[in-house]
Amino acid sequence: KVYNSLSDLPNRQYDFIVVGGGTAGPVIASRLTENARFTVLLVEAGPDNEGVLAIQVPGLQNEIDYSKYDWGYNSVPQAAAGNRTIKMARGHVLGGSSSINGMVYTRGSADDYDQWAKLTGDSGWSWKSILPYAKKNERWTPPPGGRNITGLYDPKVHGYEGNTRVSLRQTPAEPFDVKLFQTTKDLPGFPFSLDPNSGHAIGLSWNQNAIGNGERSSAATAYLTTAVRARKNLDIVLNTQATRVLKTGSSKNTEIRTVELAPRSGGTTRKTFTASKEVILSAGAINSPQILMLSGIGDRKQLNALGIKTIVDLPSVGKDMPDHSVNFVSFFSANGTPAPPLDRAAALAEWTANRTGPLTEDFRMNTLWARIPDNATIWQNHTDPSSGKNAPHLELYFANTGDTAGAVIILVTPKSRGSVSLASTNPFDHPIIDLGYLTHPFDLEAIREGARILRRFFSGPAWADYIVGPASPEPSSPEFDAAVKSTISTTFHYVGTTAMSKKGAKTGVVDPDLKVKGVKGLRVVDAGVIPFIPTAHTMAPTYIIAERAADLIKSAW
Ligand SMILES: Cc1cc2nc3c(=O)[nH]c(=O)nc-3n(C[C@H](O)[C@H](O)[C@H](O)COP(=O)(O)OP(=O)(O)OC[C@H]3O[C@@H](n4cnc5c(N)ncnc54)[C@H](O)[C@@H]3O)c2cc1C
Repeated sequence: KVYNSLSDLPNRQYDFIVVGGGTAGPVIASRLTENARFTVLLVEAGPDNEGVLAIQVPGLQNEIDYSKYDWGYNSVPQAAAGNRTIKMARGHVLGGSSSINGMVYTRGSADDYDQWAKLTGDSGWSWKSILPYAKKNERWTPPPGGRNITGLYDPKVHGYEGNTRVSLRQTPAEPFDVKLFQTTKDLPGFPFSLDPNSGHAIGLSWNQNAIGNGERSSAATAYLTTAVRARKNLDIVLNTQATRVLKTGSSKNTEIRTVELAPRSGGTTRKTFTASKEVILSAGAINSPQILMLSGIGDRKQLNALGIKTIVDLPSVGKDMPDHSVNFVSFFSANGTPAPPLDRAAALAEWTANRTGPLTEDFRMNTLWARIPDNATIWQNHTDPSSGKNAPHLELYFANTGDTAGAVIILVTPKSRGSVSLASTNPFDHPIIDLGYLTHPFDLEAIREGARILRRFFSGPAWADYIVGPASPEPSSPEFDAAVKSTISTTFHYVGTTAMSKKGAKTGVVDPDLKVKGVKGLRVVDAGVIPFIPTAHTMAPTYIIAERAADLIKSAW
């Protein structure tokens, strides 16, 4: 049953309490309640996703940006990026960030997961082992409108019976796309990649999105279906914030199975619930470490400074947070004709009647996943941060408005790291979030390399009649660096703040089975546990983690 407020939730005993009904949380809640023996409470700070049109319609994504369905965070001023604060977004609604994100569905490279297995000492996180979980998450779905997609993806690598609907866009190749793919034939070094989700993404491919039958497929729509919401052994409480987790009983072991809850609207009301088996934190890479620190699990020095009693001294909580930055410094003037503005009313009428038309997709169409060449000068100064030769360094996302064309540069192997820490002991205060952009010199050099790759790409014969000349500064110029610093922004791929590490390791926050180190009864299952940022947008990796975690939890009980 779904309760809209903490005051409506009856006092019941649950086997599991899952904090955060975002991307990972609904996977855990729905998989555990497949077993009728288990009772689960799912706690979500935000409201319901149902009935919110802009969450349902893929093409209306920009109407939910920075709305009440977002936590509204800002980074601290970024010293290496012109002292700008950067607007961040985190889903604050059932389905979490999967309800408000860009829907790009990418697993990452096989090498990335093999790196996770190496870092955690658990071969269960290797590409070979996670592939069944990737398929378990996915329900490949043909695009609306009957587009022929033969040869645009590899049917062998997909899942067909999972929950998250994944599809290619309905619009067939436009003249700009034809030129992109012609360039893979004209120029060496730019291969065609049949499927970005094969584990070997390098090359130019068609983007796949978490969209099915013209609608956004979020964790809420895919895992908390009407049938799942109606399960007798699942309660969902909305508009309710977990403020802390608390020690349970007086055993000598540090056992934590109690959650303190408050109405999201604030105030001093608190209620506690104790799970008979486990508490699972799935509040995301910003809020799970916040809850841990408020509870006394974190860096003792930082906790002392705020007068919080340390229960477990885990200095890695909230530290070493990478993100994929996005950079708008690689555009060209073009001699195409800008498309007329979208007729929103007509498009919405078509979507409402048939679930077809421009609102069934967002603007992202094709991506070049690229490695920086082995002979580039950057390697004279820096070691290679990628997980292996199958992994790209850069994601170059094409965009074309007619009078400008180019690609945004997303650095998928950053060396800079940020952090999350507490501003105060008040759970309703925003944490201090430092994205750490450009604090490692590799990142700016790698972004320059991305711009050089794009200049080579757009020098191909397919562009002779289209590209007029550069509209962004030359990549080796001071103007280029200044443009990066004044426009660098986020793709919202925060990970690593509650990272997995080997059992017994001094660094890291959770063991490879996602149990918090030194604690009984408490796991973290969300993007924060990622020990090495994948060369992917982070939703599909989060689903993969959650699907495996659900099996780990089931097999423990
Ligand atoms: C605007 C945006 C665009 C993005 N675009 C893409 C994309 O196109 N493709 C892609 O792969 N990835 C994208 N991402 C990233 C991806 O969505 C996230 O990495 C992933 O969804 C994170 O999942 P999660 O379960 O860790 O956290 P979330 O999905 O953020 O879930 C955390 C949940 O916990 C709730 N919560 C937090 N604190 C508390 C508390 N104290 N008590 C109770 N509940 C709490 C939150 O409200 C939220 O619902 C995007 C993210 C954003 C924000």
